[in-house]
Amino acid sequence: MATLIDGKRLAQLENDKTARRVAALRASGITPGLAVILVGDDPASQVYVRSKQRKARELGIYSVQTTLPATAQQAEVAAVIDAYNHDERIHAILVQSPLPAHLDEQALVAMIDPAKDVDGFHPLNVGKLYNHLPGHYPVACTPRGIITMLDTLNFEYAGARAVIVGRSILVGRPLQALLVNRNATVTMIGRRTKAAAALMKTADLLVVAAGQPQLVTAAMVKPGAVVIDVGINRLADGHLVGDVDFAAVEPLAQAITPVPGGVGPMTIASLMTQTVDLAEWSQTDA
Ligand SMILES: NC(=O)C1=CN([C@@H]2O[C@H](COP(=O)(O)OP(=O)(O)OC[C@H]3O[C@@H](n4cnc5c(N)ncnc54)[C@H](OP(=O)(O)O)[C@@H]3O)[C@@H](O)[C@H]2O)C=CC1
Ligand SMILES: Nc1nc(=O)c2c([nH]1)NC[C@@H]1CN(c3ccc(C(=O)N[C@@H](CCC(=O)O)C(=O)O)cc3)C=[N+]21
Repeated sequence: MATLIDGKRLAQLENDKTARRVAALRASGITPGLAVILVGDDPASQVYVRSKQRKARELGIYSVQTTLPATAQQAEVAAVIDAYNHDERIHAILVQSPLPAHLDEQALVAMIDPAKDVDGFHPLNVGKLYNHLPGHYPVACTPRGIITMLDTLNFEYAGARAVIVGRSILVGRPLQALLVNRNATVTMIGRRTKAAAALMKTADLLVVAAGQPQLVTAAMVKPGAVVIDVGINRLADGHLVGDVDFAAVEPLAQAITPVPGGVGPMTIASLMTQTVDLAEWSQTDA
C-alpha cells in the first residue's frame, strides 16, 4: 500500500499560509495583484482560469482577467501584456497556454516583465533556473508544486534516479532543472525514446506528464518508487484520469499522487504563493 500524496490537503495548507502572507502585505499597504490573459474559448482553459481567479480572490489577492477572441492578433495580445507590465497594481502576469496556433507564444512570454512572470516561463527566469543561479526568481508552478509534495515526503533527492516522461516547457524541462539542482540523476523521456519502459523501471522517482491515459502500467514501475502523475485526461464518459494506471501501480509504489486531487491543486497553490512572492520581491529587490 502506497502513501497517498493528498494534493488537495497540501494545497489547502499552502493556501492558508498564502492567505496570512496576503493579509500581512495588505496591512503594510501592498495588495498582491494577479493578471490572467486568456485568448480564445478553449473550454478546459476557461475552467482553469476561472479556478485560478476564484482562488486568488478567496486569498485576498487582487485578481483581474483580460479575455481576447481566438482571432486576436499578436500585437493586440502584446498590448495587453505591455499595459499590465506598467500597471503598479499588478505583480504577476500569466498568459494561459495553449494560445491559438497563429500566435507566437514564446515571443509573447518574452514580453512579460521578468519580475512579473508568475509562470516562470520568461527566458531570463528559465536561464537562471537552468544555471542554478542564486537569488529570487519565479519558477514554473507545476514543477514547484511537485517539489513541495516531495519535500513533505522528505524525499532524498541527492543520488536519486529520477525519470520524467514528457519534456514540455510547462512541466518536464523546468522539473528536470529543479531535480538536477537538487543533485538527482535525471532521465528525460519523449515519444522517440527507445526502451522507455525499461528506463522508467529504473526510477526511484517517476514523474509522468505526457497526456496519455494508462501510459504507465505496473510493469514499468520499480517497487518502492515515488510516482507523480501530472496528466489530466478527460475520458469520453466525463471522468478525469491521469497518465498512470493508478489501480495497478498504487500497490507497488512507496507513494503516489491521485488524479484528480494531486498535482493539479498544488499547481494552483504554487501560483498563488508565487504571486505573493513577486509582490514581496517587488518591494525588496527594487
Ligand atoms: N496537473 C497540472 O497542474 C498540469 C497538468 N498538465 C497535464 O500534463 C499533461 C502534459 O502536459 P504538457 O506538459 O503541457 O504536454 P505537451 O503536450 O506539451 O507535451 C507532452 C510531452 O509528453 C511526451 N509524450 C507524449 N506521449 C508520449 C508517449 N507515449 N511516450 C513518451 N512520451 C510521450 C511528448 O514527447 P515529445 O516531446 O517527444 O513529443 C511531450 O514531451 C497533460 O495531460 C496536461 O493536461 C499540464 C500542466 C499542468
Ligand atoms: N500559463 C499557463 N500556466 C499553467 O499553469 C497552465 C497553463 N498555462 N495551461 C494549462 C495547464 C494545466 N494546468 C492545470 C492547473 C490545475 C489543474 C487542476 O486543478 N486540476 C484538478 C481538477 C480540475 C478539473 O476537475 O478539471 C485536479 O487535478 O484535481 C489542472 C491543470 C495549469 N496549466
